[in-house]
Amino acid sequence: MTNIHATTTAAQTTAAQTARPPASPLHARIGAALTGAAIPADLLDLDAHDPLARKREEFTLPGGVVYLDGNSLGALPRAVPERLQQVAAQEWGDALIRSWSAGADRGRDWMNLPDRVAAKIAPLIGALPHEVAVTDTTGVNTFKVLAAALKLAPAERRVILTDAENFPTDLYVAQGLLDLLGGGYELRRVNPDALDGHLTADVAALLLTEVDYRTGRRLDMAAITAQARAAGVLTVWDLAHSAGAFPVDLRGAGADFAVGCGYKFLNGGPGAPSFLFVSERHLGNENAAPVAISGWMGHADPFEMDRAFTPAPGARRFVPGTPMVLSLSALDSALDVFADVDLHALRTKSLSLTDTFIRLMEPLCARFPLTLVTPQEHARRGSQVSYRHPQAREVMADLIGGGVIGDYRTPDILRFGFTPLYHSHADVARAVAGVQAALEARA
Ligand SMILES: Cc1ncc(COP(=O)(O)O)c(C=O)c1O
Ligand SMILES: Nc1ccccc1C(=O)C[C@H](N)C(=O)O
Repeated sequence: MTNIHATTTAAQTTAAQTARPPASPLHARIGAALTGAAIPADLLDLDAHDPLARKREEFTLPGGVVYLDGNSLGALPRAVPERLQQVAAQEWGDALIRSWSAGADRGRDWMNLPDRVAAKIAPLIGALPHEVAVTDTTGVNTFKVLAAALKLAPAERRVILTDAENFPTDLYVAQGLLDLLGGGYELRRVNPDALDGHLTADVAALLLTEVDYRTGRRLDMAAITAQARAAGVLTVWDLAHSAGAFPVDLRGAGADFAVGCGYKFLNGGPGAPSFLFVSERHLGNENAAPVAISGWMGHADPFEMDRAFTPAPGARRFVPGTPMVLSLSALDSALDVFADVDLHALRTKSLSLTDTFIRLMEPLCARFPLTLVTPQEHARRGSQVSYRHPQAREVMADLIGGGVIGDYRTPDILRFGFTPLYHSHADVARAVAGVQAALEARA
């Protein structure tokens, strides 16, 4: 009896895991367009000469799907599940608390895990390893670096200047911090494409997101940072849609602070810790960036249990508490995918993918109420392409049901993110075939 019961349960579980909801006729039609799409010869040729094509094997992706949402949640790198299994079973299960220090000689101790992950992110964003900390969420890190910037700025500078349409967290966190500080502080929201005249003597910090999450518009970080520095304004860059998508050069630009997500183009998994960057200029002995949330894990010697806070050298001082070992381990493993990647080749391919998508979508823009909102100019584009459509929400739901997984963003944006590490030009053609089927069905 027990055996039969166990067998039945296992079989049911397997069936439940593999069964997909029955496809609606519309979803089936989109899915068939996607899988049956004819791939133009020029795209096959681009794929045949793609120096990054081999990276696709390093990811696990479901069949019958073109996944265009790596700018919200990056795909799963193949090596991650085994690493998580090992951390849970051996480092946690067997070694227990010894894992905080055990394996330090092999670079496997938990205490220094945040610093090892920081060292892997540093080259992706043009930073030195000790200028990067990996901890908390992007919003919390934004709070910490904004607080530091406000304290570093002269007392008469009490304005945070930001993009009027910045990502909500950036706006909420900045406003929350200023409310806490009280009188005289102000969040000033402007158009980041027209900063002239706004970098006034009362501005302490400029908070900008390099690539807009809806339109994919990329700002000129080097030019804006130079302009801000000349005006005595500290810069805080949100690299959520930049890090891992193309080379970022924070040091080259002279940026003061930056933050970004671990779960988007860095593929660290849902809830992966975020990173923050503090320029070396603000980590010295004098005029160092103050640490608003100064916990014991950011102390120079945590187990000294000192009553006064002595900051750890480098950006590690911004790691306030116990490292999130499971999620840091996933991110650590995921970042190995970048070890042999030429970031300029990554950018070249990203632009080729987005150029191809824009070109193949052109006939659909002529037939349907679709409007491209992503800049065509390469320098002004991140690694996504977005369109306005009056029924964007419904169209994206259809597309996701049919296997073209992009994203809808309020009020009317269809967003398609491209990850050069796992997309081919053939994927672009398949996605466009799916979009065509969805729009034709709705017309
Ligand atoms: C530009 C931008 N900034 C901040 C965030 C928020 O990140 P977190 O949820 O880690 O605070 C996101 C996405 O969630 C984002 O797209
Ligand atoms: N963390 C998430 C959890 C659930 C759903 C989306 C997200 C995102 O990150 C959204 C992202 N900021 C975006 O621009 O699409």
